[in-house]
Amino acid sequence: MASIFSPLTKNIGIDLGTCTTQVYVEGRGVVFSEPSIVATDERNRKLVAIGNGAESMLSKSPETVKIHRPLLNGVVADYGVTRTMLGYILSKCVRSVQRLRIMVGVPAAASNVEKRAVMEAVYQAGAKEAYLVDTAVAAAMGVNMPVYDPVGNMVVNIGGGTTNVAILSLGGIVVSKSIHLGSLDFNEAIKDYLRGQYDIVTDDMTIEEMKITNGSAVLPLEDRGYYFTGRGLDDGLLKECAVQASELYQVIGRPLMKILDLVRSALQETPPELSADIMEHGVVLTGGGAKLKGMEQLFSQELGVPVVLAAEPDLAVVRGIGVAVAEREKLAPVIEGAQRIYRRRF
Ligand SMILES: Nc1ncnc2c1ncn2[C@@H]1O[C@H](COP(=O)(O)OP(=O)(O)OP(=O)(O)O)[C@@H](O)[C@H]1O
Repeated sequence: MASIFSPLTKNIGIDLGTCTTQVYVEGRGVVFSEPSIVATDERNRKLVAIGNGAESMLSKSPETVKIHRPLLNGVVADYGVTRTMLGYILSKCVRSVQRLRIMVGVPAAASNVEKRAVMEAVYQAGAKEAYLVDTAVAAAMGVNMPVYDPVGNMVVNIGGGTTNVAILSLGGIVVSKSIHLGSLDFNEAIKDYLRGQYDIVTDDMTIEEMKITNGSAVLPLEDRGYYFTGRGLDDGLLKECAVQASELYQVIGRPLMKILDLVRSALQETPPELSADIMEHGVVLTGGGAKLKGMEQLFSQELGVPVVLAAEPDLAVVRGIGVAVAEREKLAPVIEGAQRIYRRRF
């Protein structure tokens, strides 16, 4: 039998996100990026669809179909469904699940129990070796920050359910923080506002589109309206409504301030000589949530440092995990500095 350490072992990086699951296969790049959603048939518990297929069933599926979102705040909320989802995704991404070395990103705030659940799901899906890496460290690697240089590098990853911040220098982690709050909390804030202000409810897809097309982290220059149809809370009838960009800015601002507080607290804990580097080189924003209009400008205004939005911010973490798993020996100090590595020895 071939050794699991044989050169044939395939390196895989997985970003098991609250909203999106992404897979990076060494030599091929990002081969999978679909919603972390699973549909099952309630009568026989069989899998109906995963990813895009399951998302297209949202609010249109018969009662016998149950929709699952197995990840919450960047960690496993439903172990069985996560394991099924991972197994299915891996079978789509690689020809054989033999000899897989898999690394997964986890938020700094994940508990040991939560980390163990990820590890077990990865092993059950077929991995022979499994590793965990801090999501923010992966984000920094995914945007090619010079993490080994004697300079302070700061990255902020805003996902759907979590925000991760890290300051790295000389191949180690100086500060790493995360909060169970991300871009999905902007959607929740918008939903609450529409209920309270306009007595109206609408579906998740509409709220998401409203946030992306008309939401903003800074006061918009042009106060455009977003027109949508919802159901009145008082009479249950469908009605038209419009919400202004300036209203969405106010509503999103509340959860956004908590994210800024986390970043400020990370900066406050940073030694002065590294803070000076960050003042000079700036902060890199990654994650799908960082794509909200005006995010760079808000961070720059509030923190008083240069801020750059990464190219393809939502791919930074999975690409970084791909780098970390391939170069795990060289990068061991960074990975170990971030999290304990769980490794099953055979
Ligand atoms: N153009 C955009 N403007 C605003 N928000 C966006 C945009 N594109 C994506 N998003 C938001 O990004 C979030 C998903 O980001 P990402 O894929 O990085 O999260 P995730 O990895 O699934 O979550 P987590 O890291 O918290 O587990 C969603 O909430 C989505 O609404």
